[in-house]
Amino acid sequence: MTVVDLAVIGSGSGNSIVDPSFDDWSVVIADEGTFGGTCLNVGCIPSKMFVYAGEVAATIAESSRYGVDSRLEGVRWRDIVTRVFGRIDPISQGGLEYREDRCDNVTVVRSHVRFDGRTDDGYRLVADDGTEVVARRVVIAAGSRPVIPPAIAESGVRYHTNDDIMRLAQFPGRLVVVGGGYIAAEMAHVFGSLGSHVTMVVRGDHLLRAHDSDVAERFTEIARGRHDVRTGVEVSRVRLADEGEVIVELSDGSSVTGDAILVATGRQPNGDRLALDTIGVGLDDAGRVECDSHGRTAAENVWTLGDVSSPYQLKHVANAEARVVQTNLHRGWDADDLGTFPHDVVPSAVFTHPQIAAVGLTEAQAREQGIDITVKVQAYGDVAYGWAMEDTTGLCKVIAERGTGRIVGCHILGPQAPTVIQPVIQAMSFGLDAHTMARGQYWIHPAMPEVLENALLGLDI
Ligand SMILES: Cc1cc2nc3c(=O)[nH]c(=O)nc-3n(C[C@H](O)[C@H](O)[C@H](O)COP(=O)(O)OP(=O)(O)OC[C@H]3O[C@@H](n4cnc5c(N)ncnc54)[C@H](O)[C@@H]3O)c2cc1C
Ligand SMILES: NC(=O)c1ccc[n+]([C@@H]2O[C@H](COP(=O)([O-])OP(=O)(O)OC[C@H]3O[C@@H](n4cnc5c(N)ncnc54)[C@H](O)[C@@H]3O)[C@@H](O)[C@H]2O)c1
Repeated sequence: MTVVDLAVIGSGSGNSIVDPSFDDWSVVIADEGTFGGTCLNVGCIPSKMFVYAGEVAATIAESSRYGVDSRLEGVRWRDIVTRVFGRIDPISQGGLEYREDRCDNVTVVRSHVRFDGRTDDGYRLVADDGTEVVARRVVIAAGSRPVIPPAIAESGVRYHTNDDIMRLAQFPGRLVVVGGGYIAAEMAHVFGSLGSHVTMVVRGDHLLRAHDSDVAERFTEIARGRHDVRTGVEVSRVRLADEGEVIVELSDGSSVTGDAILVATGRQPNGDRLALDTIGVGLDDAGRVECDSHGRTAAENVWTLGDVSSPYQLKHVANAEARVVQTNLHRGWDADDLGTFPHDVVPSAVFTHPQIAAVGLTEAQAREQGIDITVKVQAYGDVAYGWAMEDTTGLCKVIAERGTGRIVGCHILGPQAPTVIQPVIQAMSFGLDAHTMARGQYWIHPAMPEVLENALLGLDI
């Protein structure tokens, strides 16, 4: 049996660990799917390329209010798909060829692997293609997969997820989106802007329920103006009609007819498919691989990172965790100076229309924690750039601790939100209080971040 120094399960953020500092380690990288993982192939990158196309279409649709008349003459779906994957697929292929052809110390296993106990030399890994290897150290970076509600999974009717919705052969005239989170919000924008009639089927009262309630409520209101948004309902049955259309029956007795269904109801970590019980590693209640803040599992020299174990299913978090595990692999399992996952200030953005960005606590969370807070919601339309755009929906909400001015959260909905929020991420990361942040620097006039400056100045510290 081949013994290697390191096996990495998953070629997403896990692949980035193996840099030249590992040149004298023998390494196996296993991936059963497309090389490069979710973000590159079926996640962040292609979805944002589609979002960009959607933004272009939305800009045309909204142009006449600025005195610029334009008409969307057509959407060449096949060309959009070809543009996106014509650029992405070679990157995945190039990454695989680099590992296979130019990294002498790396072997790629293109198959599903799982643990099979341990030997004196390390952990036995067996792959579906027959490969068996013993690894002295293992990094579990196996990611997550879409959750499919049973009523849809068991219907026998074809449905789509992020894995294939961006490669549809035919553009759906009517798309039914099940779920109200990140993927649902982004893909409803894409398909809606490009011309689909989108129906969103949402279990809760609002879209983006995990967000601050001001943002979730405002976004739901905006989405209702663009799509058919059905809240407080679940899918009870899906069936195929004669013409190839799908009929989605809902818990309130109503139904929706579509040409395609996108299921976006969360993602489940892949740890349940690794036979972790054979090495004594457990999963928590959410199905995540259990680990400590350094990425160590219960099995010595088995580390983990990213969607498979992290409380955050975000690429920048998976990458940050990969950097920590990379450092820790070199320092050693019992080192006193192990790196720690940076989970204190984790921002995120939803690339929908309008864009949304968040960092820190929601107002409800801050109140639950008993923090004495001051809150300011600043309208985009009340600062110069937002006013120039005649923006009527954008908001920037800052939450700070009264007395100290410590910023505990920020929630933005509006144009450029993921960019506008970045100074708050910096302030929270480096401990800058709200007043110093607002008055200790210039804010370019009349740029969009003035909305943030005004929100900070409006706090009653
Ligand atoms: C549609 C979509 C859009 C997104 N957009 C954003 C965004 O804009 N910004 C952001 O921050 N995040 C975004 N995310 C989340 C982001 O993609 C993930 O958080 C990130 O890719 C997780 O990286 P990872 O390395 O943990 O897992 P992955 O990249 O999923 O890598 C895991 C790999 O492991 C392989 N694998 C799993 N089990 C096994 C096994 N047993 N044997 C062999 N191989 C195995 C899989 O095939 C996969 O390639 C998005 C996700 C989706 C689905
Ligand atoms: N821009 C980004 O950073 C970005 C974009 C896409 C995805 N992601 C990541 O990927 C993860 C997965 O995305 P997602 O949109 O699938 O999940 P999500 O957790 O954002 O949203 C899931 C939605 O599905 C609903 N839901 C769950 N079970 C349901 C059921 N049985 N029936 C009906 N609705 C149900 C939830 O209430 C929620 O609205 C996100 O949480 C996020 O971390 C990030």
